[in-house]
Amino acid sequence: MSLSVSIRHSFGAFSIDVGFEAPTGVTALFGRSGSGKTTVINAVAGLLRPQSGHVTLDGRVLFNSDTNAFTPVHRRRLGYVFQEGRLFPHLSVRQNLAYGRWFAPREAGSAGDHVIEMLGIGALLDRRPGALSGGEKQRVAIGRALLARPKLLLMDEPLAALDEERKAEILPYLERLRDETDIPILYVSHSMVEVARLATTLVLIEAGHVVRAGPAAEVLSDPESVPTLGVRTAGASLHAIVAAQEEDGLTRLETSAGRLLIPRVEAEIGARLAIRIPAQDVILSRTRPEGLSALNILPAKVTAVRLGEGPGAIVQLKAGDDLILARITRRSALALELAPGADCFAILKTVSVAQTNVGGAG
Ligand SMILES: Nc1ncnc2c1ncn2[C@@H]1O[C@H](COP(=O)(O)OP(=O)(O)OP(=O)(O)O)[C@@H](O)[C@H]1O
Repeated sequence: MSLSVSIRHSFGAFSIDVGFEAPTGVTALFGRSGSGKTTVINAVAGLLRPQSGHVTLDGRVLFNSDTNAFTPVHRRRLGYVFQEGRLFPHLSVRQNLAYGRWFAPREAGSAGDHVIEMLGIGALLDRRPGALSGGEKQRVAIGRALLARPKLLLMDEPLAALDEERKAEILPYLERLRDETDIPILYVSHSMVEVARLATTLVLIEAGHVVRAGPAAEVLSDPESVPTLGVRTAGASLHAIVAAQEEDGLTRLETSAGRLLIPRVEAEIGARLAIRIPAQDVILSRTRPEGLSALNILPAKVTAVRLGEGPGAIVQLKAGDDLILARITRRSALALELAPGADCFAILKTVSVAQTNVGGAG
């Protein structure tokens, strides 16, 4: 299953011209406020008819300006999850879910039990939305969308209204949704933590144009993506395997570049993880540093250097089999003679788990 989008549209001074492919998995649309993300979602949903282009889902033409084809919203078979759940307050969770099922085609059969189990909402069925936490409401809203058996799920900032604790509670359910269904998910978010954790494909949008699109790991480790991602949020990930739970509360990981120690992660020995390394939390040294408090030092080789307009520089490094980014000053990049091919050591100040169960193992 996949979604293909190519649209052009103008609203007065703002014009959008974007094209991308969203395969099965989570395709995150990431860009500044006003860059056009919601406009894309609206065009896919059928809430906006673009002036030209096409939208094709799984070979089915939803919109094509050349042939004047335009499938109305209610016939597109899409699930939509908004920032706030928009559940019916006077109906129980069970009745809200039944409302979703009402839109499913008759031949769809019942997927209800699986959806309820996957989202962990079985114990909530008799409650009304008023008696649910924000995270529980969003899980029910996702369940309601799924029960209509959509061909595509549109999620526009679905976690933005939740506090950090609720976000952390709901992310594993979104990961299950990504891993256990073959419905493509188009996901709009401002949060790099969410994007790093959920996205399999990443589309970076700036002022109505796609500046970079492709597999999330590739886009996140590309120095050219940094201006759009923002220097504070840019960062790549490393693949790791849980090697041991240490007695002092740390978890030991093995990566293809070497060992890492991180605050305890509740995961089995042998579980596969992706570890997020923010670019601004990487320090580079040409020699192996000694007497440092930092626990995580990996040997790496410079693969690219991007000198920005200001005093900063972004260095892309190959650490084992993965690419990571470091944000340092232009002055240090020149002083250390960091050029492609140079060997160095990456000192990682912070390391956090971005994805669990990477590659289906664990
Ligand atoms: N119906 C409309 N009429 C006129 N201008 C519009 C309309 N819809 C969107 N725009 C303009 O198009 C631009 C892109 O808006 P859009 O909502 O797609 O951005 P966004 O990336 O989703 O932003 P945010 O992250 O703030 O939601 C904005 O400048 C907005 O004002």
